[in-house]
Amino acid sequence: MLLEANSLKYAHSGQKVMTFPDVKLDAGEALLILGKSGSGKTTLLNILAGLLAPIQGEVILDGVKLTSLQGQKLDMFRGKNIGIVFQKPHLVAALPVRQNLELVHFFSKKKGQDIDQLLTELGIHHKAKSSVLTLSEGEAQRVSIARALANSPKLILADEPTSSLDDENTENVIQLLKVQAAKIGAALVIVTHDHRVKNQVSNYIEVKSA
Ligand SMILES: Nc1ncnc2c1ncn2[C@@H]1O[C@H](COP(=O)(O)OP(=O)(O)OP(=O)(O)O)[C@@H](O)[C@H]1O
Repeated sequence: MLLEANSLKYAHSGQKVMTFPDVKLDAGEALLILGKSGSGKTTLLNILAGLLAPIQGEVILDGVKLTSLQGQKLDMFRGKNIGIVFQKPHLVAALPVRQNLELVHFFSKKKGQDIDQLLTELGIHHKAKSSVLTLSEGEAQRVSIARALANSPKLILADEPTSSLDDENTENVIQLLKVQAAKIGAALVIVTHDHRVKNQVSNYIEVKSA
């Protein structure tokens, strides 16, 4: 098992305790996190990313107990092993596409994937030298996927990656994530309430507010 999350609970300050379903994923597998607005999907994704520490339970990625790591060790582990695609691309506006990806190699201190090949596979190599400010939403989202994959992570986390995309781009983006996850042997977790995504990934868990 590449990714395991067991008995997770979390409470935002002043809020009630949320209880999450367990997660078990093998390399190359994809999972959707479904649930109503406010049920805790993003909170669960942030726990899997080690960005929030649960009050109970554990997350194990590739044999390492993420929930026992702290500070710099946790940051280094995340930089090497986890790629995150946010709802909005959050690219570095001052840098062109290529340098946005080179930053990942720099910070993860890992060779990772070949940037030219990655940009080609995602169909945006012709934009390598472009300012990220000139990209369409679909292109910017593909760059943010390339960035999440650049360090060849073991775990790819995506939070509503298709919410601002049209049908064609939605299908492409999910397909790209699935193909890339399978290629690098990563586990893929996607938070969504986009019904279009449910047609492409059958494996899911549902987060319910108590
Ligand atoms: N930083 C925070 N401080 C306090 N409460 C928070 C914080 N972040 C989220 N919450 C609350 O925790 C609950 C779960 O939020 P979360 O963002 O995980 O839900 P979600 O299922 O991802 O929602 P959506 O589908 O609307 O994005 C909500 O009630 C939200 O208001």
